[in-house]
Amino acid sequence: MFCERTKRNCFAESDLTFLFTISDIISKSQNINKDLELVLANLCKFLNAQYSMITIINRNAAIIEISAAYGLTDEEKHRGVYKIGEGVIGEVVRTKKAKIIADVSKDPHFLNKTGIATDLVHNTAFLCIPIISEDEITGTLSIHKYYSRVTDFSPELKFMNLVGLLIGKNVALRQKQIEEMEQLRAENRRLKESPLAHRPDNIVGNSSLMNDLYGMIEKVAPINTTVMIRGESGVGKELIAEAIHRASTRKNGPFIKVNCSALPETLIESELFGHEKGSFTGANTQHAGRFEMADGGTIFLDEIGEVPLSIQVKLLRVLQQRQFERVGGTKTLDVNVRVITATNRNLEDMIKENKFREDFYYRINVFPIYVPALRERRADIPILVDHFIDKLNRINGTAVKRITSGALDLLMMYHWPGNIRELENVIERAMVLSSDNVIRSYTLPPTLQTAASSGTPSKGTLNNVLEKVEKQMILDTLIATRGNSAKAAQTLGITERIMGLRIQKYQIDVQNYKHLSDDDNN
Ligand SMILES: Nc1ncnc2c1ncn2[C@@H]1O[C@H](COP(=O)(O)OP(=O)(O)OP(=O)(O)O)[C@@H](O)[C@H]1O
Repeated sequence: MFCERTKRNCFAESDLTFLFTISDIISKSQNINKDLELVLANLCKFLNAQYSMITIINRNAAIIEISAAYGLTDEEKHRGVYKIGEGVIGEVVRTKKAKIIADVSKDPHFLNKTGIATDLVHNTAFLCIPIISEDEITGTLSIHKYYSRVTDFSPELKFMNLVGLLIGKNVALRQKQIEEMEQLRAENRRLKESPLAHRPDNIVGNSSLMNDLYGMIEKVAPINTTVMIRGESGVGKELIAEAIHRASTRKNGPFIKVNCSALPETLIESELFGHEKGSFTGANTQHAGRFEMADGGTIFLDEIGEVPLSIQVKLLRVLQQRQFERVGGTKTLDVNVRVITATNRNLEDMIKENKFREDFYYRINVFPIYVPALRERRADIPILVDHFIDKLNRINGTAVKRITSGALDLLMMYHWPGNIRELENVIERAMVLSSDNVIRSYTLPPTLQTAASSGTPSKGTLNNVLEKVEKQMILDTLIATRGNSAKAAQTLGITERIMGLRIQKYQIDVQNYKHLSDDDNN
């Protein structure tokens, strides 16, 4: 507005409040795109405009895309893709000059690619300015504004230019983020499509999903990329991290694991980065953190979803600059580590709930690897069972030889909520219960022997379920003793009389089991 006192145009209080709000959003920005959308919402409100958007030039594809918008649906946003020089936005990018279309319905340059203008009445103006950062154009800022009388849009343009200056750096950062993600996606596609791959010797499984995984490990291990391993609890994420380390050029360096959920918030910083003597009560000596220990090797940050926001900022810096300071220290330490993270949490949802930083997420999600749940690769169960029998025989000094096919069927049908860790426990328990060095159905936990095992709720009463288990155990034992009911009763720890009653109750024909060969004995 024109100021009588100074005889020049100056800002009104509301203008300054608006500019202050924008610079406040920008300076505190944690989630670039969300904050740019907040800027657009404020801009629309301030200029009394209906829509606004920020486009960003995708330099890999030489196209301009809508990155943030106010008033547009996701579909409308997706439609907003322009070539350099195409339409008003393309023209602004090409010439680096602002453009005003006074009435979009009358101007052939206005392409209406998003489709939003279809419901606009006459007298809708479109104002678009270039966003420039460090002398380079990164995109555009534009608004749609209805008006009732022909007006001069220079005040609007002036404020848009100011906002453009304020957000320039953030838009450039967003541009880098988008391009980085795109390159990684392309890299990921390339890696996935190429043929594979040797099975790392610490991992068991031949299913096609696991073979895909081995291929990813083989491809990503030699390059120093940050890897994020995702998957349910107990699927073997730690083994994958180790396999990546072992197949990398850092294999002779340390592999340091940090379970982020096991550390209380107060300790996690000093655990990761170390502390100087006297930096807090109880810090009696200088202490090297896990990052220092991992120098020249790999650090595996398990349960990364549990890391508090304050520590995420610090980890972000290490990821970006490979530098940090010990707690209570001033000296900056350089570290040469490869970072591998793992989580079973939905980090994308956590970002929406502001529990996880988006910029940190981008840094750690450079190369995501998904480890399939056991129920998605049941074909691996037999080979895993053999692996665990061998391993546990060695550890416990037992001599279990095999598993019956009946028992294996039960294992194959179960839905394995605890994945491979649960399978290992089930096998260990069955080995302890086995009286003849064979794992049989009745040595498996009752949960595997009911309808619940397949993930469907068990129907019927407790008695029904118990009867089914009892019958199965009697059948298994009769098979094992080749129809010798006295021996079967002894194995099960019941009297011959009770055995007789049960055989009657379940209408079991013992004769069927008298002529079984060893192979049938399952
Ligand atoms: N493919 C596999 N071959 C052999 N053993 C496996 C395999 N996958 C997992 N295991 C074993 O299962 C157990 C659980 O694996 P691990 O601790 O790596 O799972 P995780 O996904 O990291 O679990 P959490 O999310 O709970 O930390 C370990 O004892 C591991 O050795």
